[in-house]
Amino acid sequence: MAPFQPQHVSPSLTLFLLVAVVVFYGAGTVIQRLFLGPLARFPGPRLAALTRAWAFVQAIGGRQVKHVHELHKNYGPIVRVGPNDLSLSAPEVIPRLYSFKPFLKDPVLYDALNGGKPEGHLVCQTDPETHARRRKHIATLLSRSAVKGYENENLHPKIIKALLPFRDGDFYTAELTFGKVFGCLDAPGFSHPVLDALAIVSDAVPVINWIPWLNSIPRSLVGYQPQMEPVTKLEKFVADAWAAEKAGPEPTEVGHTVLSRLAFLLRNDTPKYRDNVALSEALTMIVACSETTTMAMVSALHELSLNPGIQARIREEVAPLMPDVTKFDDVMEAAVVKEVLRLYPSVPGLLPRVVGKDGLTVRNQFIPPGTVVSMQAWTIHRDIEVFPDPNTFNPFRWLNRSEVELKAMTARFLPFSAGARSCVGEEFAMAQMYLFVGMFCRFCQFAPAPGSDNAIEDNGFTLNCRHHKMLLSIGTAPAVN
Ligand code: HEM
Repeated sequence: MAPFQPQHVSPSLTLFLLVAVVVFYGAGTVIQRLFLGPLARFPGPRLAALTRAWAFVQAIGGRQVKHVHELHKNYGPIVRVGPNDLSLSAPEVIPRLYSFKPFLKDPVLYDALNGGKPEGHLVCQTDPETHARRRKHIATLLSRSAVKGYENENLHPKIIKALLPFRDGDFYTAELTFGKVFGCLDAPGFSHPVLDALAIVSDAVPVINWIPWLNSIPRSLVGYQPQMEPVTKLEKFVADAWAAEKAGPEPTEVGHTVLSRLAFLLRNDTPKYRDNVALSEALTMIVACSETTTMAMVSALHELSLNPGIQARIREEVAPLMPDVTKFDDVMEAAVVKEVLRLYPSVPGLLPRVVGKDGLTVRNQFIPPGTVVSMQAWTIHRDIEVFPDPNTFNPFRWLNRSEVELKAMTARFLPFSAGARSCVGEEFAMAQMYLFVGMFCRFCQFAPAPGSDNAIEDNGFTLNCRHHKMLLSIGTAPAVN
């Protein structure tokens, strides 16, 4: 037999074959996604079924959550929002998805948010054991009484100053994490790298969700270092604080900052692992705590500015209780905070989870293993069955309700998600809001001022109002006897 002789293939034939393969593969993918795949029978926009770029375009335009909500109104409780993604709005699924034995977080989003680092921080950690161990240590720092100590006479003018341009990032979280503050509140014109860093991180979420590997490219290899400078400065602040922590006395179990707790928890791990976890956990703490609580506080001010009667009632009720936020559960302010979180949940959007090997049945429809499913608080909070007139701010809906009614409302109240992966900062966040709203109403009376647009956007994950403005006319509140 003659030996194999390589044949000459002309460049044009090579090009033709390449194009043919791409066209063939593309056409196959389109047919699979639209007609043959297991999710083809679920309703939703055609473009969403074809490509994740659909979600990216929605999120970058600041309207993904509201759009998905509209889709549920049109299509019902199961909507296809990506090639492998479904959004669910059937409330009976909540315990199965998030509470009893939670489905694992979708690695596409959470690994990307984590920068591809295997250690993972609390929000993105996918190993249940590591997650539970670390959460236990951090959770003890975040009780409601932890906030109590922060009330002081000088704080309220500072908070007012900080809230007006919709920025936070300072007053409790840095103290809690590092034992010292960034100084954002004192920066002239609020021009501070930490605030810029938080804005960059928030804007990056849709991009990273769409192109997950972008976040694992070292910053030095790509040409966007100058734009990322605030983030680099924030990272340096965290690194310096961690270096100081390590140089200090031997860590003990009762450390009073997140960093000191981590130093104790990770004392037997390798230095590299210890450093990576501490740095990413501390950064996460700042990011997870900032936009969320700020958004809720801004929303509370907006609604209260339209309701002077409720402001006055809060003023009367909280004056004798201040600053003990552990006593606030039964007063009007608690109903206001709940209603604000119902109407404007700071994390309103899809919290993607992967369906396990047994699949998931929702309203007699089988969802196959490996599908990414999520529920958005924005939609669950607008369930007309239990929240009539759902788009209206009505704190009274939380007061004087029967046990059965309250149970139904609470079951559909998910601002902090639910179960083992719910917000570890829930108590802390509630206490901050009680303290802030209580102090604001106690010292100020306020009304809307002309020029506000009061609009909010979402990045597919969190709400924000950075690109908008709320103007208030603020006066001194009458004294309460
Ligand atoms: C109004 C304020 C807040 C809201 C609405 C909120 C909401 C949420 C939600 C919905 C989750 C689940 C995210 C997911 O499943 O991917 C979460 C997780 C988390 N939040 Fe919050 N959060 C708030 C404030 C805070 C604060 C103040 C802190 C820190 C002090 C914090 C730290 C965290 C952390 C570390 C996680 C991950 C928990 C875990 O997986 O075990 N959050 N938050």
